Amino acid sequence: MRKRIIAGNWKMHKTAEEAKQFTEEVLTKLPESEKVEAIVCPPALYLENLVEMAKDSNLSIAAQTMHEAKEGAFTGEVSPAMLVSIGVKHVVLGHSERREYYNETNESVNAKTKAAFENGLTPIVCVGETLEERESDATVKIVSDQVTKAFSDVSAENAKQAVIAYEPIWAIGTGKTATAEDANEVCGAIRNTVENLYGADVANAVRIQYGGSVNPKNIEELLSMEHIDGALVGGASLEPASFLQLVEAGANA
Ligand SMILES: O=C(CO)COP(=O)(O)O
Repeated sequence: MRKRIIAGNWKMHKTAEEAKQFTEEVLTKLPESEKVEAIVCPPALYLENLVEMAKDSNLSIAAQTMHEAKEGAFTGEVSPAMLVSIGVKHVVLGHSERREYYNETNESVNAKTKAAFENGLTPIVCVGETLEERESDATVKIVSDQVTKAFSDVSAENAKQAVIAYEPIWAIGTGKTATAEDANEVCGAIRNTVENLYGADVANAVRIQYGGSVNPKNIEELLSMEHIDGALVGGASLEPASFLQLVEAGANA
């Protein structure tokens, strides 16, 4: 049984004080369960503080993005080694907002995925189709292609540790969730792609999250699906109570 993984992607939300209050509250109420991994992805500015607050707890703190280079003249960027140096263990890569607004491509997501593994970071690799692509029945092709390219030259040993987040772009922040069946179908196609690339052993180990308007009301149904191992959550992860409900659902799924 794959361990469930619930990650809250705050995107560009919260002041330092709000981030601290959220984390304090979540740490006092987080369920102690071996069945679920709980992750918060704050803005980079708060990573170090939150890692410190969450040490010795079962809450992990992840970065929302990173540059693939070790170091260099990349104003505004953060490197994998920098994340590792403050105790970060996971990084979200290739989020559709990064692809749309910051020119990330399948090629750069591949470079970042490889850099994450080289530095001992677990990548949460995001894939997903636009509404237009869904309406033209291209979803499985687009998503399989994104996965195949992201994992190009990644070893099976590393791929086994990866997390893949399926986030249909039309469902992000819109209140429109894919039906649990549709989400499961695409997550199943992603697992198939991983199987074609690496074999059944890796495909059975890889954890696949669904993301896109996940909330405490729809999480249980999503997690009841065969290929959905967790959720990557934006809006509904911003309040401690709602984030905790999502983690509880993961613990009880
Ligand atoms: O993009 C997302 C998480 O990375 C999803 O955002 P929402 O949960 O706000 O739709």
